Amino acid sequence: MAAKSSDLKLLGRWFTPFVTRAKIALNIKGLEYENIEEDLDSKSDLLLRSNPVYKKVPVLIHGEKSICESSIIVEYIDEVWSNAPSILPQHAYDRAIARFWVSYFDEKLFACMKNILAGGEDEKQKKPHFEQLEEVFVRLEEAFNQCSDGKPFFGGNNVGFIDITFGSFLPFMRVIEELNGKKVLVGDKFPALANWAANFAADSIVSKTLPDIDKLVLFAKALQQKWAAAKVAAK
Ligand SMILES: N[C@@H](CCC(=O)N[C@@H](CS)C(=O)NCC(=O)O)C(=O)O
Repeated sequence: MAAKSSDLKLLGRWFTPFVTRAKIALNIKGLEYENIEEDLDSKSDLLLRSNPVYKKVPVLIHGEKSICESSIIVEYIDEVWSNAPSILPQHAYDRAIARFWVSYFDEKLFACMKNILAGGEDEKQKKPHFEQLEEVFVRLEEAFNQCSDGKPFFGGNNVGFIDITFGSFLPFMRVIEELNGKKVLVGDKFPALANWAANFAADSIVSKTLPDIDKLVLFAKALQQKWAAAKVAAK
C-alpha cells in the first residue's frame, strides 16, 4: 500500500530512542511522513487526543487512526506495508524470539541506561547499574550469535526488529560512554555486539536517522542538571 506524506504523521521528539525506532521503520519502508516535534513539557492537544492513556511519544497517525507504543508502531508499519524489506522475521518462532528481546530491551536495558544517567557524577550509585549493563551485553552477545547466523544483523542480512529496537538505544550508549569517560560496548569483551553496532550505525538508512551524538550529549547534561535540581528541591 502506498502512503502519501499527508496520510502519515509521526508525533515525536528528536532525542528519544522510542521515536527513532518508528523513524527507522518508516525509512526502511521508504514511506514519506510528516514529522511533528512535540514539546513534552507542554503537550499538544493532538498528542493528548492521540495517546490519551500514556500521553507519550511516539504516536503514528495513519489517516484518522492513531497507533501508540514504539514496538507496536514498528510492527504495524511492517504489517501494513508488507513489501520487502521485511522488518519482522518470516517464521512465527523467530518473531516470538524477536518480541522477547524487544521486551527485554524495554525492561532491562532502558532501566540500566536511565539509572546510569540519573547517577550523574555519583560513581557509587552508578556502579551496580554498569554491572547490570555488562550482564545485559553478555546475554545480547549470546543472542546475537544465535539470531544472526553469521550475518551482520540480528535480522540476518538486513536491519530487522531486534536491530531497530536495540540500535535506537546506541546513541544514548555513546552518550553514557562520553559522559563517563569509558567505553562500555567494547570489542574485546563483546566482539559480536561491537561489530554489530558498527554495522548498524553504518547502515545507509540508519545513519541518516540516528540523532547527532554531540547534540545528545548536551541534552543529556541538561537533563542530569534538571534531575539533580529536582532531587535537591525534594529534600
Ligand atoms: N513504552 C513507550 C515509551 C515511550 C516514552 O517513554 N516516551 C517518552 C519520551 S522518551 C515520553 O513521551 N515522555 C513524556 C512523558 O512521560 O510525559 C514506547 O515504547 O513508545
